[in-house]
Amino acid sequence: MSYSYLADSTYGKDNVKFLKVKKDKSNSKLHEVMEATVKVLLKGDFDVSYTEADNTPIVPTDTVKNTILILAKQYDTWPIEKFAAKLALHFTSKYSHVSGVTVEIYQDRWVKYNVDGKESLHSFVHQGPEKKIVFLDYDKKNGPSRYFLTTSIKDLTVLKSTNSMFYGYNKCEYTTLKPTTDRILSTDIFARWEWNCSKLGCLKSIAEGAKDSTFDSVYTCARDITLDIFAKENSASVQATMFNMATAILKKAPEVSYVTYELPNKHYFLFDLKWFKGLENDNELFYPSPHPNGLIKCRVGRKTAKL
Ligand SMILES: O=c1[nH]c(=O)c2[nH]c(=O)[nH]c2[nH]1
Repeated sequence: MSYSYLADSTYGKDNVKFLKVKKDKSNSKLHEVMEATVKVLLKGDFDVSYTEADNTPIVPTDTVKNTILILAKQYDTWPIEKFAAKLALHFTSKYSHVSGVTVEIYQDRWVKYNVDGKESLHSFVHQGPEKKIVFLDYDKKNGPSRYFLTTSIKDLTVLKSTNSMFYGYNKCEYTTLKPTTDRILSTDIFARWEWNCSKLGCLKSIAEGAKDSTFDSVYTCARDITLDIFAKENSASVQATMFNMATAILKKAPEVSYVTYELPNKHYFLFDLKWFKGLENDNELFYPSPHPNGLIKCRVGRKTAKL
């Protein structure tokens, strides 16, 4: 009798990076670029490689890496939701013993800038840590119409210097926080939307580009809504603001079933300068407090109409 059993396993390649240049058909100097980091993990009939030291079923992670790069060269990688679908279908159809796959793609934000009042053909500014992320979990036994697909915006750092409040919260003997109707609000936006696969259609049609414009427009709309509400609302709390953002995205994007926000509340504390000749500090000089930070998460769904 052996002592242990394999409860679960998955393997593949992480941190596969590429920069792809897309050249316009009519102007070879008119480019788009995509810098991406890809993770592909396989599931399937690999147990003997763990339990019997039998490598026969292993598709080497090196092969996984080569495949990602070859498919990135041969196929359109825009938008990354489509490329994730292409990769998932490839690995699950090429190898009969691969039962499922998870694909995660991080895309950097390279944005063209203006030169002499016109958008450059092929020069870009990197927008810092902000990423677009796609996650796809596909199990072959469910068929290509059932999958779990999310798109996220991560590490979009924002700050507003007024029109944020926080008062009326629970008070007890541990409470020292003072209520405020005017504070700094800053966070690193992490917004994720879960696609409704029955509305979006099967992975094959996604891989063929049938939903490219939906992916692009929902991404732009989610980013715009997030920034717009952040700027315009007199925020009652991070909780209330993130719920409003999620609701606005659900209203605009019928193909989305849930929206999740995970937002650190990055604190900026007002310096008390009264010790210096009674100097008033009217929300002008703050201390950026690196830690601790608040962390507030919510997942928002759509109420279904009662018949
Ligand atoms: O928007 C906020 N939500 C909180 O839950 C919280 N807690 C806190 O101390 N400050 C804040 N701000």
